Amino acid sequence: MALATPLCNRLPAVAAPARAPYPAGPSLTTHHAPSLRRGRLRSSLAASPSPEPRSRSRSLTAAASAAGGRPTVLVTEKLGPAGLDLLRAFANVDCSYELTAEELRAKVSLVDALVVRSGTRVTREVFEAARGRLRVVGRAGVGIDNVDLQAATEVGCLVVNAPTANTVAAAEHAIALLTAMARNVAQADASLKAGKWQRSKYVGVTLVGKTLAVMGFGKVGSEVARRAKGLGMDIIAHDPYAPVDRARTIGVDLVSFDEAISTADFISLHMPLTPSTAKLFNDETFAKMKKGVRIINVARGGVVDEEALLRALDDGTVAQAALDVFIEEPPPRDSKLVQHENVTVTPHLGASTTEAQEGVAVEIAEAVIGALRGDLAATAVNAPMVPAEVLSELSPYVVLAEKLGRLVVQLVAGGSGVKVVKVVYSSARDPDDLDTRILRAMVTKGIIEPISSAFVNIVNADYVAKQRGLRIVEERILLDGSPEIPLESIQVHLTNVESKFAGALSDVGDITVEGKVKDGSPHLTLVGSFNVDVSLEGNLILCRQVDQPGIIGKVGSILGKMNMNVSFMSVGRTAPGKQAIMAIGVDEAPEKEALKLIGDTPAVEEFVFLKL
Ligand SMILES: NC(=O)C1=CN([C@@H]2O[C@H](COP(=O)(O)OP(=O)(O)OC[C@H]3O[C@@H](n4cnc5c(N)ncnc54)[C@H](O)[C@@H]3O)[C@@H](O)[C@H]2O)C=CC1
Ligand SMILES: O=C(O)C(=O)COP(=O)(O)O
Repeated sequence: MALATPLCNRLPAVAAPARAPYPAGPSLTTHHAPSLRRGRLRSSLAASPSPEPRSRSRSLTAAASAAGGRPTVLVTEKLGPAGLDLLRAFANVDCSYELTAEELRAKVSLVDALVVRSGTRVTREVFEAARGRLRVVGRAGVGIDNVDLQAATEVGCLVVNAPTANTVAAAEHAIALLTAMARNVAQADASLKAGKWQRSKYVGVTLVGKTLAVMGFGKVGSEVARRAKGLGMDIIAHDPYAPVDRARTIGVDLVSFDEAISTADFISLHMPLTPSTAKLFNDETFAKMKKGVRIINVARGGVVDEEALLRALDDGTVAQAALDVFIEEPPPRDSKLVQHENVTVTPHLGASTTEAQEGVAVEIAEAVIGALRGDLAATAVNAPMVPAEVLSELSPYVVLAEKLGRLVVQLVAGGSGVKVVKVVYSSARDPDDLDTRILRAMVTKGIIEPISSAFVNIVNADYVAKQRGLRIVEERILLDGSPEIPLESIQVHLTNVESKFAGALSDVGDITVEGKVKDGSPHLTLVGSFNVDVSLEGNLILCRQVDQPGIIGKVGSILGKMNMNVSFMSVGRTAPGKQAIMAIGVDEAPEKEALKLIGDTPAVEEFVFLKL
C-alpha cells in the first residue's frame, strides 16, 4: 500500500485511532450551506501556539540519514529468516537477543525501528530513551500488552503487529493442550519416562458431548471453536464485542460471562490482556464455575489471578489447568502453579510453529518496511487503519490540509493563543464515505509544528493537540454534485484570535483560509472574505490594498528589482474600487527591504509574508 510520494514525505517514519486506545477523538457536527444536502459530521481536537513561528519538519529520511541513508532496525527476539531477509534488503538489521532492559534502552536511540515478540517489554522508559528517533515498533505476533501504546502514541511512534499469521498455530496449541490435559498426556509421559507404568492413575475424561466455553471469540477463539466442534464438543462463547452472525455461522451460541463459566466443562481463554480483562478469572469467578471444570489458557497469564487458580486447583473447583502463558515469563522455578500435578504447562509456545513463525516474520517485516517508507500500515495498532485506496485518493488533500494549517497559524497575531480550530470539508460525498482522520491530523500538524518543537504525525496528532489545549472541530458541508471527487474544498477557521493580517478575518471575525486541489496540487482559494487562486508552493506574500490600477505593477516591480522570482499572483476584491487582496507566490523569502518597500507602497494597507 504505497502512498504517493508527497504523502510519504508528509508522514515521517509513518505518518496516525484504531483497535487500540487512541487519545480522545474528535466530535463531528454537520453544517449545511444553502443548496446543500443534509449530512452528518464530527470531530474536535486541539494546540496552543507559542508566539514564534518556526519551520520544522522531521522525516524518516532524516532519521535514516543518521544511519548512513538506510534505516536501522533492531530485532530483539528470534524472527523467521524470510522476514529477516526482507528487513535486510531494506535496512541495516541488528539482531540482539536477550537484551537487558538497560541494554535495550542504550540501543534504542540508535535505531529507527524495533521488532519484538512477547519477551521484550517496550516500556515508556524505552520510548523516552529513544529520544525521538524510534519511528516504528513491530510486534511480531498478536498481543501488544508488552508495548506501552500510550507512550508510543505520545511520541508519534507507530506500533504495528502481525495479527493473522499465528492464529491457526495458537488455536492448534489450545486444542493440543485441551486434549493432552483431558488424557493426562504430559503427566503420563513424565511418569513412564521415570520408569513407572501407572495406567489407572492417568484415566482421563472424554471430550465428546462436553461443553467448551470459548472466552474471547476473536480470531483464535473462533478457530478453537471450529476445531472443538470436530471433536464432538458443544461450544458456547462469551465475547461482548463479537458479531452474533459470525458465531452463528460457526454454530456457536454467544452467552453471558456468567452463563459461559457456570455451564462449561472446559473453559478456553482467548481474550487480550487489557485493564478490563486483567485477573478476570479470580476467586469470585472460579466460585461460579462447575465443580471440576478444566481451564486452558493460551491467551495471556495476566487474565488469570494465578494465586486464585492455585486455590481453586487445590480445593478441586478446577480439576485441571493447561497453561501456555504466565503473569511472569518465565515463571519462577519454584512456581506452585507450574509444579502442580493437575497443571499441564508449555513455555508460551502458542505461536511457535515453523509455519506461523515464517508467516509472522514476513507479515511484520512488510509492515515495518511500509511504515518506515511512510505508508500507513494496515496493521497499525495506535493509528487509524486507512485503506490504501483511500490514502491514495486523499494524498493531494493531505498536502493541502497541512499547508492550510501552516498558513493559517502564521496569520495569528503574536500572543493570541489558538484554542479552537474549525475544519470544514465541502464534499458531495456521503459523510460515511469520507474518512477525514488523516486530514484532521495534517491540519493539526500544519498548525502545531511551526509554533512548537513538537513533532506531529498521524499517530500523535490528536494527542499533541489535546496536550496543547487545542480543540479541533470538524464540520462537513454536503454539496450537490458528483461524489467522484472526494473533496471540493477544505476551510480552516481559527476562532477567537487576533490576526496580524486583518484581511484574513471573515465576516464573523474568524481567521479563515480555504483551499482546493486543482490538477493534483494544493491551491489557496479564499483568505478571509476574499477569493484568490494561488498555488500553495514556496512562499506567499499577502497584501491588502484599495483596489486601484497600478498596484500590482508596483509591487511586481519592487520584487523584480530585488531579483525575486514571482511564481504566481492572484487578486481578489470585494467590489471594484473597494478592498482587494493580492496573493503573490515567491520562490524565496524576500529581503526585509523589499517587504518594507511593499509596505510603503501607497494604497497597500497591510501585508504579511508566509512560509509554506
Ligand atoms: N500463546 C500464544 O503464543 C498466543 C497468544 N495469543 C493471544 O490470544 C489472544 C487472542 O488473540 P486473537 O484471537 O488473535 O485476538 P482477537 O483480537 O482476534 O480476539 C480477541 C477477542 O477477545 C474479545 N474480548 C475482548 N475483551 C473481552 C472480554 N472482556 N471478554 C471476552 N472477550 C473479550 C475481543 O472482542 C476479540 O473478539 C490475545 O491475547 C493474543 O495475545 C495469540 C497468538 C499466540
Ligand atoms: O502473538 C501473540 O500474542 C503471542 O503470544 C505469541 O508470542 P511470541 O511471538 O511467540 O512471543
